[in-house]
Amino acid sequence: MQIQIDQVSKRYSKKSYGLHKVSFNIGPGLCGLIGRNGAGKTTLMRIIAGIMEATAGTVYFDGQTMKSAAMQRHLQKRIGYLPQDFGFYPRLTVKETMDYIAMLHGLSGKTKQTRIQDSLEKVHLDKQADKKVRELSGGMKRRLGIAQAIIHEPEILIVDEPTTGVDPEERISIRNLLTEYAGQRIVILSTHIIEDIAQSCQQVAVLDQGTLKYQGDIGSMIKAVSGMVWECTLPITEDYKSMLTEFTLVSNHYMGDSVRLRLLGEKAPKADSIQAAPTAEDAYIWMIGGLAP
Ligand SMILES: Nc1ncnc2c1ncn2[C@@H]1O[C@H](COP(=O)(O)OP(=O)(O)OP(=O)(O)O)[C@@H](O)[C@H]1O
Repeated sequence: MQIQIDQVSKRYSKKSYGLHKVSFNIGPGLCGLIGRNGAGKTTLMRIIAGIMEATAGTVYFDGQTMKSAAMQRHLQKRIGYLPQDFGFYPRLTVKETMDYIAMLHGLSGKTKQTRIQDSLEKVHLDKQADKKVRELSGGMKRRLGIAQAIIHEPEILIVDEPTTGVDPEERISIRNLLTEYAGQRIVILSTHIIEDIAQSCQQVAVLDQGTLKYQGDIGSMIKAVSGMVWECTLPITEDYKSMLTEFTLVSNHYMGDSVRLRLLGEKAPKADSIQAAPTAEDAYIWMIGGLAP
């Protein structure tokens, strides 16, 4: 399966674009969408999932589109979607929740039982099957959200910010189960956390204010800032803010009476600056034109 996003725009009002002429292809594996709040990640995921219509442009699934209702139904059967704010019924148990979702997918009998069991095992929630949803931790609820999204074994899984607000161990666990699910399927996840992308995604798309800033593999993204990452130390009495007209700040670590800066720029910020090995975070900050003030 290949997804081709072709010149997709979403206009919410005369002045506001959620997305503006976004084009790129997504192949099998894990694809990370990254960008700050309001970048357009949710808008793009909803359009791919067929929940929202683009104002202009087309999404192709192996050359097919959702333009007709019949084709939309056909393609949506191959897509699983977990929105950011999935509403569960707190009084249902994990198994009852899955049972309900399975019925919505038209599953019944032995197939239904097998799919529920398989999905819960994949997200490591099979031991919690009889627990009420309200008794689950935030991370467990995310995993239940993924389980409901994969119950019909979709070829494309779309998950909106699955790792936000969960502890580091749970984040890694969620990342790993998405990687396992991907295999030859397409998994698209959105995140604010560059580490999640760097550690698990073969493909990355950086969105900013509705436009695509980068699309490709993480290694090439990092290479794009090679030779542009600098570290230098200044006394805290020196105001480094004036340097930020020419350089992009990645981090500032205060250590006693000095501050260690990590900056991005074409040339060394100071004579004694040291060139540093670029990271995914450096590349991301460069691509979105620096951190918000
Ligand atoms: N229903 C809507 N009506 C009007 N504007 C909207 C609507 N939904 C989104 N927007 C605007 O479109 C832009 C993109 O929003 P979107 O939710 O896709 O971004 P996002 O990258 O998912 O953000 P976040 O990380 O905060 O979830 C934002 O400026 C947002 O305010």
